[in-house]
Amino acid sequence: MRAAGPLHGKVQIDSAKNAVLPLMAAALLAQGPVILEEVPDIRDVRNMAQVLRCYGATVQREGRALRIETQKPCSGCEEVEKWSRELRASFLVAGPALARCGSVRVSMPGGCNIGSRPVDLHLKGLAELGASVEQRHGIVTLTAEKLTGAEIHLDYPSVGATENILMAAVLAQGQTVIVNAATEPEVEDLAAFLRTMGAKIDGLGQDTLTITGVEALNGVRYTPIPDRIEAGTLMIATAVAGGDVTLQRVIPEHLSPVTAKLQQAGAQIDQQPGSLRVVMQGRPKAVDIKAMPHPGFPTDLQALICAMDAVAEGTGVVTETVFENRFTHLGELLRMGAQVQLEDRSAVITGTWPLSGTRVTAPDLRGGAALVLAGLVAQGETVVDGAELIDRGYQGLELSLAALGADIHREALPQGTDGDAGVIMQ
Ligand SMILES: CC(=O)N[C@H]1[C@@H](OP(=O)(O)OP(=O)(O)OC[C@H]2O[C@@H](n3ccc(=O)[nH]c3=O)[C@H](O)[C@@H]2O)O[C@H](CO)[C@@H](O)[C@@H]1O
Ligand SMILES: C=C(OP(=O)(O)O)C(=O)O
Repeated sequence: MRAAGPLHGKVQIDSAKNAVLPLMAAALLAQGPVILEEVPDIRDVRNMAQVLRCYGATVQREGRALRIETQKPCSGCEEVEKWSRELRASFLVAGPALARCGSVRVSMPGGCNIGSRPVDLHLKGLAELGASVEQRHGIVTLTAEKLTGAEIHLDYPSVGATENILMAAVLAQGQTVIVNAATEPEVEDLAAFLRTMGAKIDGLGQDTLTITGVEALNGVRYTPIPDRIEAGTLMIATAVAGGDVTLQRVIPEHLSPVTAKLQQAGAQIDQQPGSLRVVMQGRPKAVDIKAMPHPGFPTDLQALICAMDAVAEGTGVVTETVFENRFTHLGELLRMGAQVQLEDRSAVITGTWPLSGTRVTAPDLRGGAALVLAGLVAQGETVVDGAELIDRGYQGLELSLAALGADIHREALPQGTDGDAGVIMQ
């Protein structure tokens, strides 16, 4: 990539991948059709649609909306393993399909390779609601004649475990209390969505959720929250490349940890209801961050901050506390000339200007996006291979950046080729 100078313009942010995917799973609970608005056409949504089809749902795209209907839910199909390997959120069908069918077969999930990512907290919570659990050959079978409310203490505020237990509890008999629940905005959005379907949930956005089971839930039309990680990525891109970028359809409060760090880095940030403007002149100053559960700095933006610190003035310390193996992007940044030392769960990064463009490989979704950001200001051409991993979570990241003035395009694959797509910046 040849540095193309500052970014300028406006971008409309999509609905959040990590809100849409649990909402798709929750649609299995509804007696009628569910319509989700402003859903990005990303790989994870397509793969999740395939997973839902294995449980008897029909899933259709209608423009920017997704229509899901499950008249006759079923407990899983042969193909589920293949689709589940593609994404973590596939495991979120466990709670709702169990609640609706009384038994479910789910495959151990895939998703970003950023740690061991067990599902013990999901299974422990579902067992406490009365499910019997059997795990064999990568398939988990859950059975419960009836689910009964319980008080569940999570050892860790896991996003996915909170979501799975919540989706089972809404149809369980009696009251469920989830203590030490995750408080991420996407969990709150799921609870809000379930409420519009007729669920009884108290404590939205708090670390104790109280659920009173109901007999049945309705279909609804719903617009998921905007994607704070897509917005954060473009905010950090502006801090890296400089410029003046306005993000529309955002919830600025969801971005406050990012805003605070980018202000430290030298960006001027103007928040309006529903929009956010980032103005940046010159090179960013390095910042320290510690990725942790909400309301801490989001782990999904940790790699992007590594890219910013790699080109910043000074030295920043980036600490990851959520996933034990979420630093594989550092090896690729090193190939571009970054100065990085990894000490246990912290990366000490001293800014280098300019980085040097070369061929690198996206190690995972956000790690891939981080390499794109580094490529925006690296000298010469940067090619990011494995861009299909970036497509899991962004609908055309390169198109958004190109619209803002970056010199970036997607390498066309030879016809009929089914391999890695590269994103080229020159
Ligand atoms: C589809 C989706 O929404 N993905 C998000 C979700 O992932 P995900 O739901 O997988 O994240 P969790 O909050 O569950 O995981 C956090 C930590 O808890 C551990 N853990 C989790 C469950 C369990 O049963 N046992 C266990 O030990 C994990 O290994 C990890 O170290 O939240 C993460 C943390 O904000 C984000 O990075 C992901 O983008
Ligand atoms: C880690 C992520 O996704 P997943 O949990 O689906 O792997 C992510 O969105 O950054």
